[in-house]
Order: sequence, then C-alpha cells, then structure tokens
Amino acid sequence: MGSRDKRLPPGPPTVPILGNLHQIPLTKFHKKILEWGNEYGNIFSLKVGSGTTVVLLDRMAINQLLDKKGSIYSDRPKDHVVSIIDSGGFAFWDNNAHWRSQRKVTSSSLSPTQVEGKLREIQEAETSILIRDLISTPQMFFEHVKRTTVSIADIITWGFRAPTYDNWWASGACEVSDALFSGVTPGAYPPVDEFPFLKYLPDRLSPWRTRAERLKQRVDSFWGNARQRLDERRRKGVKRDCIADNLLDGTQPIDIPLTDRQFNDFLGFLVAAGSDTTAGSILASIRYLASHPHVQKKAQNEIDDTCGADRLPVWSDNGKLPYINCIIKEGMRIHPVVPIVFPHRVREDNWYQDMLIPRDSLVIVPAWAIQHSEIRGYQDPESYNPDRFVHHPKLAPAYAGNANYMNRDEFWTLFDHYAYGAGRRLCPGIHLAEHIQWHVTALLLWAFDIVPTTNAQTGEEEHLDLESFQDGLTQPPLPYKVHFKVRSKAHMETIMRTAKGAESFLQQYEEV
Ligand code: HEM
Repeated sequence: MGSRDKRLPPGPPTVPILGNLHQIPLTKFHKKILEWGNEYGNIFSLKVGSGTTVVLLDRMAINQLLDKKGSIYSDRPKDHVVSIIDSGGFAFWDNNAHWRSQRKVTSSSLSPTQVEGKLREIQEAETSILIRDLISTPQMFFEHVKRTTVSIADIITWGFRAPTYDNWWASGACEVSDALFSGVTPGAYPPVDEFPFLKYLPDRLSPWRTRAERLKQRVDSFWGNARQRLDERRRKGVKRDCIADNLLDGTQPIDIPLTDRQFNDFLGFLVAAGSDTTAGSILASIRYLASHPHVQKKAQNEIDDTCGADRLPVWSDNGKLPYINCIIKEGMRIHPVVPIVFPHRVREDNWYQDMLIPRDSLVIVPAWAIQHSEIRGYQDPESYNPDRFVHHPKLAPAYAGNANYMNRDEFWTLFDHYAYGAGRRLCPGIHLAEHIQWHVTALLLWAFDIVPTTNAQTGEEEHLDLESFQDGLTQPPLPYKVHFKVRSKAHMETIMRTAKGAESFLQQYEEV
C-alpha cells in the first residue's frame, strides 16, 4: 500500500502506506503540481494509500484521453464524504443515466441559443444594475458583483431575482454555496476512501462525519426553502419561464424524472456552480485591470469608437470589441478560479504511451499549472497580458469544444485555457459564464476607470496584491480595494437612465 507500480507514470518517491500523501500541501497544491511536472514530466502520478492520481499537464494527453476516450474518462471520484453530503446535483455523479439526464437539461437550458436569446436581456439588465450600484455604494463592490451573478443564476433556475445582496436569494445562496464548496474541498476531511478503516471509527473520533451530516441538512433546508417559495408563487398562479417552472410544467423534457430532493439539489447546485465561480473570475479580473491601466485604455478605445457615451455596450457589439474577449481569456488563464479541475475517474485500465492508467485512478487537469508554464506554451506566463490572445480572440467555447486539440490550442503558437475543464464533463455553464463576464467587463470599462485607492495620509497609491486568493476548490480573490471613477457626466446619465429601464424589466422576477 502506498507504493508505485512500475507500470504507472513516474512521480515523487513514495513511503509505505501513505504513498505521497505527506508531500501534498494543504494550500497552493496547484503550484506544487507545476514543480512536480517540471521534475517528473507532463504526465506523472501520485499515490495516496491504495489510490492513484494521474496528473495531465500535456495538452495532447488531455485530448487523447479525456476528450477522445470520454466514455471511460468521465466518472467522478468515489467519495465517501461527498456521498454523505449528497447535495452536489449531478456534478459529483458518475457518467450514468441520471447524470446524462440532468446534464442534458442544463446544456439545453444554457445553450448558446438560449444564452444569446431569451437569457440575454436578463444579463444586460442585471449588469446595468451592477454599474449603477457601483456608483452609489462602490465600497460594496464584492457584494455587488456576487449579487449580479447569483441573481442571474436564480432567475434562470428558480425564476426569482435578488435585488440587493442582503436579499435571501443572494446572501443566503452565496453562504450555502460557500459552505458546500468548502465542505467538499480536498483537505477539509481525511482521505477516507484511500484509508477505508477511517469509515468505521465511531462518531466521537470522526468529527468530519458530523460536519458532513450537518452540511447536508443545511444545504437541504436552504434549497427546500427555495422550493417552498417556488411552490407558493405557483399556487398564486404566477408561472415564469425558468428551468424550475419549465420542468414542473413539462415544457422542459427530462429523461429521468426527479424526486423533490433531486429537483431542489439540481437547481440549487446550478446556482452554486454558476455564481461563485463567475463572480470569482470577475473579481480577479477587476484587480488585474486596476493595476494595468494601459489594458483598460486599449479596451476603452474600442468601446468608445463603437458605443460612444449615450448607450451601454450590448452583446451585438461583440464582434467590434475583440479586446474584451482577450481580457476575459487572460483573466482566466492567469487565474483560473478552479485552479485544479475537479477530478475525473477512469472506469477501466487504460494504457497511454506505455504507461498504465489503472481503473479507478483519478485523472486531474491542473489548469493553473498548464497555464503558468512557459514550456507548455505561454511566454512569460506570470505576466498579465491580454495581448497574447489578440490573434486568438474568440471566447473559450469556440476552442474548448473543438474536437481537434491543435485547433483548440494551436500547439506552440497560440493557446486557449482549461479553466472550464475538458471532455464530457466540460463545464455546461461555459456559454453563460463567458457571456456574463463579457457583459460585466464591457460595461465596467465603458463606465469607469478602475484605479487603485490612494492612502489618505500620504496621498500615495495603495499596492494591490495580485497574489492574494482564497484557498480551496474554487479560489476567488481575498478582499481588496479599488476605486471606480465614472468616465464622464454623459456616462453617468446614460447609466442612470438604463438602470431605470432595467429595474422595470426585472420587476417580473421579484417575489410575489
Ligand atoms: C467563470 C465561471 C465558471 C468556471 C471557471 C467554471 C468551471 C468549471 C469546471 C472547471 C468544471 C469541471 C469540469 C470538468 O470536470 O472537467 C465545471 C463543472 C460544472 N459547471 Fe462550471 N464554471 C463556471 C460557471 C458555471 C456556470 C455559469 C454554470 C451554470 C449555471 C456552471 C455549472 C457547472 C456544472 C453543473 C458543472 C458540473 C458538470 C458535470 O460534472 O458534468 N458553471 N465548471
């Protein structure tokens, strides 16, 4: 136990029983992966007890295995603690009929046609409210960004919006999602699956079990409450065009009908997965923009030529604003908010380049490590430079879904990132996430110069630490300060006018 079979990909030396467990850091694991990749190669393995993890830093291997052999590379880890919590909707399920059924509903509800069609106005309206709120209470910009992403997700799934961050649909949903992601983060509980005897210890020696059971109750109770609000609205005869109502009315078909609990978990998880990640990406990007004024200026030149000060950018301007796409892509390259993509599990023994990837191994795509590696394709990877994408400016779905990885990544010349994962588990929210980021980035740069704050006493610019992120499964930035300076009086008037129209459009999603 703990030793490495000679047929496995190479990796750091192991010790009996633990394997490499003692070498896996509890924080900044994504950075350690890059170090190990440089030492042991693009495909290496780690042993934890009886389990094997294979790390793929190799674009071709990701394509050959996760994309091309998706039928065997798309299960999820068998995780005892996650199975106690069991509130992950389909994200934590194996590639089975239930997973396919829920994934199909998600993909069709969040398809490019939907995101650019009936969901576009919701995004436009909520982002113009964001810009208005940044003028009235700029110090609350973390809350405003989170409110925006969670409200869009709430409307699409449950048909309710969150007008302020204090609203239950925003703060409540964000808190329960944070708790869920923290609860399933590796390191939050002992490696029970690799050392199965831990499962049999009594409760008093297994605080992780009690924590998992409490988390299950908390998540269940929160999304159960959302369900009551939905049922109450429907009892009053108010139906809305959202996933919940469409499922209940049968206008959204589903292959395998859901129990009440599955229904609540499914919609709840979509909100959790869609809001925290998107807000984290946007907040990271704002900090890079604040410390790179020339990047803002370049985008603003494009925006000003296209929109002037009398109207906000809208999605149909997309073709004329390619630099906005470059900013989004560089933000997700330099800081993928999920730095290590959730593991995939391989269903049967498989050989790749004379190396065995044994059945039940976990396979990891370390997005951060690949995207921070000069030898894996990014020149000067530590520098924030959206210009690296100017000849490759389409948004991520155009490349991520491409069957030919050379097109996806154009090896050695131009590259796209892995921030949304790979293969059959590729994030099904990718189109929505990219569109929300597009709207927020375009509107922010149209409306404001984003500048570092100044010290009241010395008058000097305050330093922005570009490296301070939360640790865990998702890694949004830790709180920081910036100043949102409205670009002109004309911009201000346009913002207020547009926000008024947005408020009246969004009223249809208020609680009844
Ligand atoms: C910037 C924003 C986002 C990022 C960085 C992101 C990233 C990811 C990643 C890395 C995965 C795992 C992929 C894999 O296993 O290979 C994933 C899965 C998933 N994401 Fe996203 N995501 C984002 C936004 C969204 C949105 C807006 C939604 C929906 C509203 C969403 C829903 C999901 C779901 C349901 C899964 C599980 C898919 C499955 O297991 O089959 N995500 N996401």
